Amino acid sequence: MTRSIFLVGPMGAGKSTIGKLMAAQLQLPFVDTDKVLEERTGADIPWIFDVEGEAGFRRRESEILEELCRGDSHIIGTGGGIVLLEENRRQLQKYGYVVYLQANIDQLLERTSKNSNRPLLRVPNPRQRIAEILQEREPLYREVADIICDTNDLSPKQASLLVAERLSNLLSG
Ligand SMILES: Nc1ncnc2c1ncn2[C@@H]1O[C@H](COP(=O)(O)OP(=O)(O)OP(=O)(O)O)[C@@H](O)[C@H]1O
Ligand SMILES: O=C(O)C1=C[C@@H](O)[C@@H](O)[C@H](O)C1
Ligand SMILES: [Mg+2]
Repeated sequence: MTRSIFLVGPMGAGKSTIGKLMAAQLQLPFVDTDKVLEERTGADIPWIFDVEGEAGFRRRESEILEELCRGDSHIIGTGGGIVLLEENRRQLQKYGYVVYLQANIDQLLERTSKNSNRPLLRVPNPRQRIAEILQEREPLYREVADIICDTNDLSPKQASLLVAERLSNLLSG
């Protein structure tokens, strides 16, 4: 079994965008846990949060992660909160190489302000919310990461190239 490559990081880090670019570059299939979840439920993420709460969303997310871990090797864009559950962290580490995409609060705010499909940021002060999320999750992203990539000054294509290069170094060394 070849391991998958998991992209983790907060909302707006670029997991979906960079994941697709990396998949094209490395000629591997791409899958996004948020997309799978939406396709399976026929509902968008805010709707799932409304109906089942964050806990319901996390349960579904975990099930999808478990299935993907048992499947073929993919580039996998994860949901920003996938690291919150310990069982998910164990799966990520066991079944893949994990890339933590980092960006600062200003970048995350700007990148997430373009659409409103992130229920956790539907608050009066999204900047503060992002800061709280980073404080809680930063150690968890670090805990699972094989590679940490700062994307602040990189375009998505530059980030994709850099991550692929660093993965290649990791695998050869
Ligand atoms: N390195 C980058 N430089 C500039 N813009 C970026 C970069 N990475 C992503 N973006 C832009 O930021 C927005 C959010 O990116 P994306 O959806 O890939 O984030 P995500 O990590 O998948 O977030 P989520 O956890 O909410 O799914 C997109 O409009 C994307 O084009
Ligand atoms: O950071 C998070 O908790 C989330 C990130 C998105 O990818 C989605 O999974 C959802 O909006 C929750
Ligand atoms: Mg995404």
